[in-house]
Amino acid sequence: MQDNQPQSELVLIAGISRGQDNFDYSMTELTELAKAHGDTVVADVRQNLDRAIGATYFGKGKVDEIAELARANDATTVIINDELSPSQLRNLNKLIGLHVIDRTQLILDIFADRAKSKAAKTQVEIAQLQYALPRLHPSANKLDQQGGGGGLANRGAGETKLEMDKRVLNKRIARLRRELKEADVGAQVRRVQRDTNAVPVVALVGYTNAGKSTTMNGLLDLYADHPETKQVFEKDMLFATLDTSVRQLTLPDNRKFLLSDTVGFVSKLPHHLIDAFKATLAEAANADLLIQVVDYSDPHYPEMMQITEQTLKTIGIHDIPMITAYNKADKRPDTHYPELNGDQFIYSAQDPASLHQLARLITKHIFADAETHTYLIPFSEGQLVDFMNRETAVSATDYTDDGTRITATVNAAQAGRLAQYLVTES
Ligand SMILES: Nc1nc2c(ncn2[C@@H]2O[C@H](COP(=O)(O)OP(=O)(O)OP(=O)(O)O)[C@@H](O)[C@H]2O)c(=O)[nH]1
Ligand SMILES: [Mg+2]
Repeated sequence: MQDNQPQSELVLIAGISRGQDNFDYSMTELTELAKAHGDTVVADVRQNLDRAIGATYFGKGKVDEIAELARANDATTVIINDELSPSQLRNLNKLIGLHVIDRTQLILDIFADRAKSKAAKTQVEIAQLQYALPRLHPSANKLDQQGGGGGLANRGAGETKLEMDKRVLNKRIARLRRELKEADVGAQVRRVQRDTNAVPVVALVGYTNAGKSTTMNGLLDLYADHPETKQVFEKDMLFATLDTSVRQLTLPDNRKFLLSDTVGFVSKLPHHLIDAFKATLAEAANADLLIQVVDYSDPHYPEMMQITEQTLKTIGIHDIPMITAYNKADKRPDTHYPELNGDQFIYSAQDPASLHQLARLITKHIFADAETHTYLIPFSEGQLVDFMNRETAVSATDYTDDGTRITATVNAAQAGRLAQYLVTES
Protein backbone atom coordinates (compact mmCIF):
# COMPACT_ATOMS: atom_id res chain seq x y z
CA MET A 1 0.00 0.00 0.00
CA GLN A 2 2.83 2.38 0.61
CA ASP A 3 5.07 1.85 -2.37
CA ASN A 4 3.43 4.62 -4.35
CA GLN A 5 5.26 5.37 -7.54
CA PRO A 6 6.49 8.95 -7.75
CA GLN A 7 3.98 10.46 -10.10
CA SER A 8 3.97 13.56 -12.16
CA GLU A 9 0.41 14.38 -12.97
CA LEU A 10 -1.57 17.40 -14.06
CA VAL A 11 -4.12 18.08 -11.34
CA LEU A 12 -7.04 20.39 -10.68
CA ILE A 13 -7.59 21.54 -7.11
CA ALA A 14 -11.02 22.47 -5.79
CA GLY A 15 -12.35 23.78 -2.49
CA ILE A 16 -15.39 25.16 -0.68
CA SER A 17 -15.10 28.47 1.11
CA ARG A 18 -17.41 28.73 4.10
CA GLY A 19 -16.12 32.21 4.75
CA GLN A 20 -13.31 30.91 6.97
CA ASP A 21 -10.33 33.29 7.37
CA ASN A 22 -7.66 30.96 6.16
CA PHE A 23 -9.40 29.60 3.07
CA ASP A 24 -7.11 31.27 0.53
CA TYR A 25 -4.09 30.14 2.47
CA SER A 26 -5.34 26.55 2.68
CA MET A 27 -5.78 26.50 -1.12
CA THR A 28 -2.25 27.90 -1.60
CA GLU A 29 -0.99 25.23 0.73
CA LEU A 30 -2.91 22.55 -1.18
CA THR A 31 -0.96 23.64 -4.28
CA GLU A 32 2.28 23.25 -2.29
CA LEU A 33 1.20 19.81 -1.10
CA ALA A 34 0.42 18.78 -4.69
CA LYS A 35 3.89 19.99 -5.72
CA ALA A 36 5.40 18.06 -2.84
CA HIS A 37 3.74 15.01 -4.34
CA GLY A 38 5.29 15.78 -7.73
CA ASP A 39 2.06 17.03 -9.32
CA THR A 40 1.45 20.20 -11.32
CA VAL A 41 -1.65 22.24 -10.55
CA VAL A 42 -3.22 23.40 -13.82
CA ALA A 43 -6.56 24.75 -12.56
CA ASP A 44 -8.20 25.90 -9.36
CA VAL A 45 -11.97 25.88 -8.72
CA ARG A 46 -13.65 27.45 -5.68
CA GLN A 47 -17.23 27.60 -4.48
CA ASN A 48 -18.75 29.72 -1.74
CA LEU A 49 -21.18 27.61 0.25
CA ASP A 50 -22.40 27.72 3.84
CA ARG A 51 -22.02 23.97 4.06
CA ALA A 52 -20.96 21.13 1.79
CA ILE A 53 -23.67 19.30 -0.18
CA GLY A 54 -24.31 15.86 1.40
CA ALA A 55 -23.96 13.59 -1.62
CA THR A 56 -21.56 15.44 -3.88
CA TYR A 57 -19.77 17.98 -1.64
CA PHE A 58 -20.03 20.69 -4.34
CA GLY A 59 -23.26 21.85 -5.97
CA LYS A 60 -24.25 20.21 -9.26
CA GLY A 61 -23.19 23.12 -11.47
CA LYS A 62 -19.77 23.24 -9.78
CA VAL A 63 -19.23 19.53 -10.31
CA ASP A 64 -19.86 20.01 -14.06
CA GLU A 65 -17.53 23.00 -14.12
CA ILE A 66 -14.77 20.96 -12.44
CA ALA A 67 -15.20 18.11 -14.93
CA GLU A 68 -15.06 20.49 -17.92
CA LEU A 69 -12.15 22.56 -16.68
CA ALA A 70 -10.15 19.48 -15.75
CA ARG A 71 -10.58 18.05 -19.24
CA ALA A 72 -9.84 21.35 -20.95
CA ASN A 73 -6.52 21.44 -19.05
CA ASP A 74 -5.67 17.75 -19.50
CA ALA A 75 -5.84 17.15 -15.76
CA THR A 76 -6.04 13.50 -14.78
CA THR A 77 -6.70 13.96 -11.08
CA VAL A 78 -8.93 16.27 -9.04
CA ILE A 79 -7.85 17.06 -5.48
CA ILE A 80 -10.46 18.34 -3.02
CA ASN A 81 -9.30 20.62 -0.20
CA ASP A 82 -10.99 18.70 2.64
CA GLU A 83 -11.49 15.22 3.99
CA LEU A 84 -14.55 13.93 2.15
CA SER A 85 -16.94 11.22 3.26
CA PRO A 86 -16.46 7.89 1.48
CA SER A 87 -19.70 8.29 -0.47
CA GLN A 88 -18.92 11.87 -1.52
CA LEU A 89 -15.63 10.64 -2.96
CA ARG A 90 -17.28 7.77 -4.81
CA ASN A 91 -19.98 10.01 -6.19
CA LEU A 92 -17.54 12.65 -7.38
CA ASN A 93 -15.39 9.99 -9.00
CA LYS A 94 -18.40 8.79 -10.95
CA LEU A 95 -19.70 12.23 -11.90
CA ILE A 96 -16.38 13.74 -12.87
CA GLY A 97 -15.05 10.57 -14.47
CA LEU A 98 -11.47 11.29 -13.35
CA HIS A 99 -9.41 10.19 -10.36
CA VAL A 100 -10.74 12.23 -7.40
CA ILE A 101 -8.84 12.30 -4.11
CA ASP A 102 -9.15 14.43 -0.99
CA ARG A 103 -6.56 16.41 0.94
CA THR A 104 -6.15 13.59 3.44
CA GLN A 105 -5.31 11.08 0.73
CA LEU A 106 -2.78 13.51 -0.75
CA ILE A 107 -1.01 14.00 2.59
CA LEU A 108 -1.02 10.24 3.20
CA ASP A 109 0.54 9.73 -0.25
CA ILE A 110 3.28 12.28 0.48
CA PHE A 111 4.05 10.64 3.81
CA ALA A 112 4.15 7.24 2.09
CA ASP A 113 6.62 8.57 -0.51
CA ARG A 114 8.84 10.10 2.17
CA ALA A 115 8.83 7.29 4.74
CA LYS A 116 12.24 5.65 4.84
CA SER A 117 12.66 4.04 8.25
CA LYS A 118 10.75 0.95 9.27
CA ALA A 119 8.92 2.87 12.00
CA ALA A 120 7.85 5.69 9.68
CA LYS A 121 6.66 3.19 7.06
CA THR A 122 4.67 1.27 9.64
CA GLN A 123 3.10 4.42 11.03
CA VAL A 124 2.12 5.65 7.58
CA GLU A 125 0.66 2.30 6.63
CA ILE A 126 -1.49 2.20 9.76
CA ALA A 127 -2.88 5.63 8.86
CA GLN A 128 -3.46 4.56 5.24
CA LEU A 129 -5.34 1.43 6.28
CA GLN A 130 -7.49 3.35 8.73
CA TYR A 131 -8.34 5.79 6.00
CA ALA A 132 -9.14 2.92 3.61
CA LEU A 133 -11.28 0.95 6.05
CA PRO A 134 -14.54 2.94 5.84
CA ARG A 135 -13.92 3.44 2.12
CA LEU A 136 -14.09 -0.22 1.22
CA HIS A 137 -17.20 -0.75 -0.82
CA PRO A 138 -18.67 -3.90 -2.36
CA SER A 139 -20.20 -2.26 -5.40
CA ALA A 140 -20.04 1.27 -6.63
CA ASN A 141 -22.64 1.31 -9.34
CA LYS A 142 -25.34 3.64 -8.20
CA LEU A 143 -25.05 7.11 -6.77
CA ASP A 144 -25.08 7.11 -2.97
CA GLN A 145 -27.54 9.55 -1.44
CA GLN A 146 -25.83 10.54 1.79
CA GLY A 147 -22.39 11.26 3.19
CA GLY A 148 -20.90 8.68 5.59
CA GLY A 149 -21.87 5.06 6.15
CA GLY A 150 -21.71 3.80 2.61
CA GLY A 151 -21.33 0.12 1.87
CA LEU A 152 -22.98 -1.41 4.89
CA ALA A 153 -26.43 -0.44 3.61
CA ASN A 154 -25.92 -2.66 0.56
CA ARG A 155 -27.13 -6.22 1.04
CA GLY A 156 -26.24 -9.28 -0.95
CA ALA A 157 -23.21 -11.18 -2.10
CA GLY A 158 -20.98 -8.11 -1.88
CA GLU A 159 -21.48 -7.78 1.84
CA THR A 160 -19.64 -10.97 2.66
CA LYS A 161 -16.72 -9.88 0.56
CA LEU A 162 -16.78 -6.48 2.23
CA GLU A 163 -16.81 -8.03 5.69
CA MET A 164 -13.90 -10.20 4.69
CA ASP A 165 -11.90 -7.27 3.35
CA LYS A 166 -12.55 -5.36 6.55
CA ARG A 167 -11.41 -8.25 8.66
CA VAL A 168 -8.18 -8.52 6.66
CA LEU A 169 -7.47 -4.80 7.05
CA ASN A 170 -8.26 -4.83 10.76
CA LYS A 171 -5.95 -7.77 11.29
CA ARG A 172 -3.15 -6.04 9.43
CA ILE A 173 -3.65 -2.82 11.44
CA ALA A 174 -3.44 -4.83 14.66
CA ARG A 175 -0.25 -6.53 13.49
CA LEU A 176 1.40 -3.27 12.46
CA ARG A 177 0.49 -1.73 15.81
CA ARG A 178 2.14 -4.63 17.58
CA GLU A 179 5.26 -4.26 15.43
CA LEU A 180 5.40 -0.58 16.21
CA LYS A 181 5.10 -1.25 19.90
CA GLU A 182 7.89 -3.78 19.75
CA ALA A 183 10.11 -1.38 17.79
CA ASP A 184 9.31 1.23 20.46
CA VAL A 185 10.10 4.46 18.70
CA GLY A 186 10.24 6.33 21.99
CA ALA A 187 13.09 4.11 23.15
CA GLN A 188 15.74 6.26 21.48
CA VAL A 189 15.45 9.11 23.90
CA ARG A 190 15.10 6.90 26.93
CA ARG A 191 18.18 4.93 25.93
CA VAL A 192 20.30 8.05 25.65
CA GLN A 193 18.80 9.35 28.87
CA ARG A 194 19.55 6.17 30.74
CA ASP A 195 23.16 6.32 29.61
CA THR A 196 23.49 9.87 30.71
CA ASN A 197 21.51 10.12 33.93
CA ALA A 198 18.49 12.15 32.98
CA VAL A 199 19.86 15.12 31.10
CA PRO A 200 17.11 17.53 30.09
CA VAL A 201 15.29 17.08 26.76
CA VAL A 202 14.66 19.98 24.38
CA ALA A 203 12.34 19.33 21.41
CA LEU A 204 12.18 21.25 18.15
CA VAL A 205 8.58 21.43 16.93
CA GLY A 206 6.74 23.41 14.29
CA TYR A 207 5.32 23.64 10.82
CA THR A 208 6.82 21.59 8.04
CA ASN A 209 9.72 23.34 6.23
CA ALA A 210 10.16 25.90 9.03
CA GLY A 211 13.82 24.96 9.52
CA LYS A 212 13.75 22.57 12.49
CA SER A 213 16.31 20.18 11.00
CA THR A 214 18.54 23.07 9.88
CA THR A 215 18.44 24.46 13.42
CA MET A 216 19.31 21.02 14.81
CA ASN A 217 22.25 20.69 12.40
CA GLY A 218 23.48 24.20 13.19
CA LEU A 219 23.49 23.42 16.91
CA LEU A 220 25.17 20.05 16.25
CA ASP A 221 27.94 21.81 14.31
CA LEU A 222 28.69 23.95 17.33
CA TYR A 223 27.94 21.67 20.27
CA ALA A 224 27.77 18.02 19.20
CA ASP A 225 29.15 15.77 21.86
CA HIS A 226 31.20 13.85 19.35
CA PRO A 227 32.50 15.57 16.24
CA GLU A 228 31.28 12.68 14.10
CA THR A 229 27.70 13.04 15.36
CA LYS A 230 25.43 12.49 12.41
CA GLN A 231 23.62 15.45 10.95
CA VAL A 232 19.90 15.08 10.26
CA PHE A 233 18.30 15.39 6.83
CA GLU A 234 17.22 18.92 5.86
CA LYS A 235 15.68 19.93 2.57
CA ASP A 236 13.42 22.49 1.00
CA MET A 237 10.42 20.22 0.76
CA LEU A 238 7.33 19.52 2.83
CA PHE A 239 7.75 16.66 5.28
CA ALA A 240 11.47 16.13 4.77
CA THR A 241 11.59 14.67 8.29
CA LEU A 242 9.28 11.83 9.29
CA ASP A 243 11.31 10.28 12.11
CA THR A 244 12.52 11.63 15.37
CA SER A 245 16.26 12.09 15.81
CA VAL A 246 17.77 12.66 19.23
CA ARG A 247 21.31 13.92 19.77
CA GLN A 248 23.25 14.89 22.86
CA LEU A 249 24.81 18.33 22.94
CA THR A 250 27.35 19.76 25.36
CA LEU A 251 27.53 23.48 25.93
CA PRO A 252 30.86 25.21 26.63
CA ASP A 253 30.33 25.08 30.42
CA ASN A 254 29.92 21.29 30.17
CA ARG A 255 26.17 21.39 30.50
CA LYS A 256 24.50 18.68 28.50
CA PHE A 257 21.07 18.30 27.03
CA LEU A 258 19.27 16.15 24.47
CA LEU A 259 17.88 17.82 21.39
CA SER A 260 15.16 16.14 19.33
CA ASP A 261 13.98 16.93 15.81
CA THR A 262 10.73 15.50 14.58
CA VAL A 263 7.97 15.45 11.96
CA GLY A 264 6.47 18.84 11.07
CA PHE A 265 2.84 19.87 11.01
CA VAL A 266 0.48 21.17 8.33
CA SER A 267 -3.09 22.41 8.38
CA LYS A 268 -5.73 19.67 8.45
CA LEU A 269 -3.12 17.05 9.24
CA PRO A 270 -5.16 13.83 9.01
CA HIS A 271 -6.16 12.62 12.46
CA HIS A 272 -5.19 9.05 11.55
CA LEU A 273 -1.67 10.30 10.85
CA ILE A 274 -1.52 12.17 14.12
CA ASP A 275 -2.63 9.03 15.94
CA ALA A 276 -0.18 6.83 14.07
CA PHE A 277 2.70 9.26 14.72
CA LYS A 278 2.04 9.64 18.42
CA ALA A 279 4.97 7.36 19.22
CA THR A 280 7.26 9.52 17.08
CA LEU A 281 6.00 12.64 18.79
CA ALA A 282 6.49 11.17 22.25
CA GLU A 283 9.87 12.90 22.57
CA ALA A 284 8.19 16.27 22.26
CA ALA A 285 5.52 15.19 24.74
CA ASN A 286 8.18 14.37 27.33
CA ALA A 287 10.40 17.36 26.71
CA ASP A 288 11.47 19.84 29.37
CA LEU A 289 11.43 22.64 26.83
CA LEU A 290 9.90 23.12 23.36
CA ILE A 291 11.39 25.31 20.68
CA GLN A 292 8.70 26.20 18.19
CA VAL A 293 10.53 26.96 14.95
CA VAL A 294 8.59 29.39 12.73
CA ASP A 295 9.33 30.34 9.12
CA TYR A 296 9.32 34.10 9.74
CA SER A 297 9.88 34.76 6.02
CA ASP A 298 6.52 33.23 5.11
CA PRO A 299 3.71 35.81 5.21
CA HIS A 300 1.41 33.07 6.54
CA TYR A 301 3.52 32.42 9.62
CA PRO A 302 0.77 33.49 12.09
CA GLU A 303 -1.59 30.81 10.69
CA MET A 304 1.23 28.28 10.82
CA MET A 305 1.85 29.06 14.48
CA GLN A 306 -1.84 28.73 15.24
CA ILE A 307 -1.99 25.34 13.50
CA THR A 308 1.17 24.17 15.29
CA GLU A 309 -0.27 25.11 18.65
CA GLN A 310 -3.59 23.42 17.88
CA THR A 311 -1.80 20.25 16.75
CA LEU A 312 0.32 20.19 19.90
CA LYS A 313 -2.88 20.37 21.94
CA THR A 314 -4.41 17.53 19.93
CA ILE A 315 -1.42 15.34 20.70
CA GLY A 316 -1.86 16.22 24.36
CA ILE A 317 1.20 18.47 24.63
CA HIS A 318 0.52 21.39 26.89
CA ASP A 319 2.10 23.07 29.87
CA ILE A 320 5.63 22.59 28.52
CA PRO A 321 7.60 25.86 28.50
CA MET A 322 8.16 27.08 24.94
CA ILE A 323 10.57 29.37 23.15
CA THR A 324 9.18 30.78 19.90
CA ALA A 325 12.04 30.86 17.40
CA TYR A 326 11.33 33.03 14.36
CA ASN A 327 13.67 31.56 11.76
CA LYS A 328 14.85 32.63 8.28
CA ALA A 329 15.13 36.28 9.37
CA ASP A 330 17.94 36.55 6.77
CA LYS A 331 15.16 36.51 4.17
CA ARG A 332 13.47 39.51 5.74
CA PRO A 333 15.38 42.71 4.99
CA ASP A 334 13.15 44.59 7.46
CA THR A 335 14.38 42.52 10.39
CA HIS A 336 17.37 42.71 12.65
CA TYR A 337 18.71 39.41 14.00
CA PRO A 338 19.56 37.71 16.27
CA GLU A 339 17.17 39.50 18.57
CA LEU A 340 15.63 38.32 21.79
CA ASN A 341 12.49 39.63 23.41
CA GLY A 342 11.45 37.52 26.39
CA ASP A 343 10.94 34.05 24.94
CA GLN A 344 10.53 35.34 21.40
CA PHE A 345 13.74 34.87 19.45
CA ILE A 346 14.34 36.19 15.93
CA TYR A 347 17.20 34.41 14.16
CA SER A 348 18.56 32.54 11.18
CA ALA A 349 19.46 28.87 11.47
CA GLN A 350 22.30 29.55 9.02
CA ASP A 351 23.94 32.16 11.24
CA PRO A 352 26.35 30.92 13.95
CA ALA A 353 25.85 34.04 16.11
CA SER A 354 22.12 33.23 16.16
CA LEU A 355 22.78 29.64 17.17
CA HIS A 356 25.13 30.65 19.98
CA GLN A 357 22.46 32.92 21.35
CA LEU A 358 19.81 30.21 20.99
CA ALA A 359 22.04 27.87 22.99
CA ARG A 360 22.32 30.49 25.75
CA LEU A 361 18.55 30.88 25.76
CA ILE A 362 18.11 27.10 26.05
CA THR A 363 20.60 27.05 28.93
CA LYS A 364 18.71 29.77 30.73
CA HIS A 365 15.51 27.74 30.55
CA ILE A 366 16.57 24.23 31.29
CA PHE A 367 19.17 25.02 33.87
CA ALA A 368 17.10 27.62 35.66
CA ASP A 369 17.30 25.61 38.89
CA ALA A 370 21.06 25.20 38.66
CA GLU A 371 23.22 26.12 41.65
CA THR A 372 26.96 26.23 42.14
CA HIS A 373 28.41 24.26 45.07
CA THR A 374 31.66 22.77 46.27
CA TYR A 375 31.80 19.05 47.07
CA LEU A 376 34.42 16.90 48.71
CA ILE A 377 34.28 13.43 47.15
CA PRO A 378 36.13 10.67 49.03
CA PHE A 379 38.67 8.68 47.00
CA SER A 380 36.50 5.60 47.42
CA GLU A 381 33.77 7.28 45.31
CA GLY A 382 35.76 7.66 42.10
CA GLN A 383 32.67 7.03 39.97
CA LEU A 384 31.06 10.18 41.43
CA VAL A 385 34.01 12.25 40.23
CA ASP A 386 33.51 10.75 36.78
CA PHE A 387 29.81 11.51 37.02
CA MET A 388 30.48 15.15 37.93
CA ASN A 389 32.97 15.58 35.11
CA ARG A 390 30.56 14.03 32.69
CA GLU A 391 27.25 15.52 33.73
CA THR A 392 27.79 18.76 35.60
CA ALA A 393 29.48 22.03 34.81
CA VAL A 394 32.74 21.72 36.74
CA SER A 395 34.55 25.01 37.35
CA ALA A 396 37.37 23.87 39.71
CA THR A 397 38.99 20.60 40.81
CA ASP A 398 41.45 20.27 43.64
CA TYR A 399 43.07 17.06 44.94
CA THR A 400 43.32 17.19 48.74
CA ASP A 401 44.36 14.61 51.33
CA ASP A 402 40.70 13.94 52.16
CA GLY A 403 39.45 13.48 48.61
CA THR A 404 38.68 15.37 45.43
CA ARG A 405 37.33 18.85 45.99
CA ILE A 406 35.12 19.90 43.09
CA THR A 407 33.19 23.09 42.48
CA ALA A 408 30.39 22.61 39.97
CA THR A 409 27.07 23.97 38.81
CA VAL A 410 24.45 21.26 39.25
CA ASN A 411 20.74 20.91 38.68
CA ALA A 412 18.26 19.95 41.39
CA ALA A 413 18.43 16.20 40.69
CA GLN A 414 22.22 16.19 40.68
CA ALA A 415 22.31 18.29 43.86
CA GLY A 416 20.20 15.60 45.54
CA ARG A 417 22.58 12.86 44.51
CA LEU A 418 25.64 14.78 45.76
CA ALA A 419 24.08 16.30 48.88
CA GLN A 420 26.02 14.23 51.43
CA TYR A 421 29.36 15.47 50.03
CA LEU A 422 28.46 19.14 50.10
CA VAL A 423 31.15 21.29 51.70
CA THR A 424 29.50 23.77 54.03
CA GLU A 425 31.27 27.04 53.68
CA SER A 426 32.41 28.45 56.99
N1 LIG B 1 17.34 31.39 4.03
C1 LIG B 1 17.19 30.49 5.00
N2 LIG B 1 16.77 29.23 4.72
C2 LIG B 1 16.62 28.36 5.73
C3 LIG B 1 16.89 28.72 7.09
N3 LIG B 1 16.62 27.65 7.86
C4 LIG B 1 16.23 26.65 7.03
N4 LIG B 1 16.22 27.07 5.75
C5 LIG B 1 15.86 26.28 4.56
O1 LIG B 1 14.51 25.86 4.68
C6 LIG B 1 14.31 24.57 4.09
C7 LIG B 1 13.65 23.64 5.08
O2 LIG B 1 14.52 23.39 6.16
P1 LIG B 1 14.41 22.10 7.09
O3 LIG B 1 15.37 22.32 8.19
O4 LIG B 1 14.50 20.85 6.29
O5 LIG B 1 12.91 22.27 7.63
P2 LIG B 1 12.11 21.35 8.67
O6 LIG B 1 11.39 22.26 9.61
O7 LIG B 1 13.01 20.35 9.27
O8 LIG B 1 11.04 20.70 7.68
P3 LIG B 1 10.31 19.24 7.73
O9 LIG B 1 11.30 18.22 8.12
O10 LIG B 1 9.82 19.11 6.34
O11 LIG B 1 9.19 19.38 8.71
C8 LIG B 1 15.71 24.09 3.67
O12 LIG B 1 15.87 24.35 2.29
C9 LIG B 1 16.65 24.98 4.48
O13 LIG B 1 17.89 25.20 3.84
C10 LIG B 1 17.33 30.07 7.36
O14 LIG B 1 17.56 30.48 8.48
N5 LIG B 1 17.45 30.90 6.29
MG1 LIG C 1 13.03 18.35 9.14
